[in-house]
Amino acid sequence: MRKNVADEVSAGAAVHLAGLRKHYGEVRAVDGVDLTIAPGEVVALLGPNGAGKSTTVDMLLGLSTPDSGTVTVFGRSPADAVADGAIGAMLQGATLLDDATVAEMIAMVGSLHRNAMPAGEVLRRCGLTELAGRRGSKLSGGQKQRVRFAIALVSDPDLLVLDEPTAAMDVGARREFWRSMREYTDTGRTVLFATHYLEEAEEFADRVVFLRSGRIVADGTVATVRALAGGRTVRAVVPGAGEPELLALPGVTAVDLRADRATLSSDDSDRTLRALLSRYGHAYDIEVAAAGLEDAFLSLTTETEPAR
Ligand SMILES: Nc1ncnc2c1ncn2[C@@H]1O[C@H](COP(=O)(O)OP(=O)(O)OP(=O)(O)O)[C@@H](O)[C@H]1O
Repeated sequence: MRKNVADEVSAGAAVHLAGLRKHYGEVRAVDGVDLTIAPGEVVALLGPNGAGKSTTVDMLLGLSTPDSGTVTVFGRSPADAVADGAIGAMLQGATLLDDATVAEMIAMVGSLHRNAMPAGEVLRRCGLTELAGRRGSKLSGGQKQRVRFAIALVSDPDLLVLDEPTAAMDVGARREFWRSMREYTDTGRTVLFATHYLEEAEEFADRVVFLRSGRIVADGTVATVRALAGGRTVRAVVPGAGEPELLALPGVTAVDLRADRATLSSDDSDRTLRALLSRYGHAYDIEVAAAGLEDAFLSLTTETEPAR
């Protein structure tokens, strides 16, 4: 009975990881990850360096074998899902051909798939039409990323897996990249992307999953995870104030003081603000904000290591 329920969950899911583990000697790169992603979800995988993001992605794509646990993608093994073009992947530093043009590379990958998108359509979606005749060796780092994205899209996959897709892109290229991604996800496709840019997760993901030391430490909507950081931030310019006095204000849990600009973390921003104004009536440029994903990230990643 229980097995049937588990089978149903994994069959209906886009991605189902159960009890996933991968150790390298003493290093527990992935240490018991359970994760189910529904079709159509856009999920950001966050975590500090070495948290196990790439190792998880590699197992999801069938590029490495778990020590224990299972991976299914649309109810199939990763190898089967990749073989029939259901998964498109964009990996960090994946090699491109120096001597082939962008159009040739797209055509080559397209020839491997039964239902490949027309090359012209892929080039358009990825903003590569102008670069179609450019050879691999002549592309900038950001342009190479766009070609990797195009290669991931060629099979018109149901699931896109992206490992730090916008690394090496400038601000304009990142914006353009996410525009193309929206075009893809608007059609109900599933995306899992690992990133270090919290604002990308905040803006783009339906759900964020935080990994630390090979384990999931938070999983939910951006709003839920942000709330884990709790509290609010009170910012103000407070001429003449010192750090110890600010820290002594009611509700304040941390102070960052640069020149006269103070950033106060507070678990009771109303009391903090009242006390701040009564003590420093000359304070100005005052702002109160909910803690952001970045605060959640910091508090989740700087807590003491989990006991093993
Ligand atoms: N092939 C390997 N051999 C030995 N250790 C490895 C190997 N691959 C990864 N590791 C270790 O496993 C841990 C997880 O690495 P992983 O690359 O999955 O982290 P990550 O979250 O992707 O990090 P980053 O944000 O830096 O890309 C790290 O401690 C890493 O050094």
